[in-house]
Amino acid sequence: VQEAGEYNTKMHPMWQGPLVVPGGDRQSPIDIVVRKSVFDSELKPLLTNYDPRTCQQIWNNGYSFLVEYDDTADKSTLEGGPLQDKFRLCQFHFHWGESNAWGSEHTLDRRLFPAELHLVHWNSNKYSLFEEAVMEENGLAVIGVFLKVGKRHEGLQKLVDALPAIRHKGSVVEFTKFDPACLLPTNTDDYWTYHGSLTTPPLTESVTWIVMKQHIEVSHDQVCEVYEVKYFSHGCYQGF
Ligand SMILES: CC(C)NC[C@H](O)COc1ccc(S(N)(=O)=O)cc1
Ligand SMILES: [Zn+2]
Repeated sequence: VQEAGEYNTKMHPMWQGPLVVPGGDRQSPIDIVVRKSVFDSELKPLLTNYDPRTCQQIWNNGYSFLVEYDDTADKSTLEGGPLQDKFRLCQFHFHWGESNAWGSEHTLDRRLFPAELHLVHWNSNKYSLFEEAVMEENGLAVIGVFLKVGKRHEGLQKLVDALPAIRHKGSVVEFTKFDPACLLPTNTDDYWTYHGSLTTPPLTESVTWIVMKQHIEVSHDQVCEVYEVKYFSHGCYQGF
């Protein structure tokens, strides 16, 4: 999948670190070949239990903007689906392109979407910190949701309105009472799941991916607001 322009892929000169993770045979993202996916009757429905009061802040890390949650207790959790343990939500973020032509990391039969949402959770039955779980097999569970440009997404607007405050890399602003469940598609029973890795450094193969079959829609205006967010600091372009 061509990821030109994405600043956090191996194709880009800003990429620091190994191009291939030693023994990397579970690297994400992947192309999901729908007709080759196999139905698994053992899979349970996904069970998300998010508490909006754990929402803390939104920040621009230079690659994307992240909404971070208080993960010091089992208050916003994910279980069920392919998972045997309880996982704690720590953050969600998006991957956008610079045009609607591309942006998603996973693809469906080679089809790119304008953007992809990742809700990142870590295994709180087995580990006590995200940083610990990120290095371990079965440490993380990430829900991927494809975005398409269409009707306005009411729930997303609160997030879009906060973006001007984090225009430049490194900026952080308080962001509270946001329920990430509003970003999930109406049907969360249909998903593809596979064992993969983080899609950006440290690329560790610790992720159970759960990619939703149903996408969500956001309006063109909402997408333009996202393109306004700059991923370099204070107006000067860095790097290559
Ligand atoms: C090494 C520690 C300190 N920092 C790691 C950093 O948070 C990276 O975390 C992540 C978390 C999620 C993803 S993705 N796109 O696969 O959902 C990628 C990197
Ligand atoms: Zn991601």
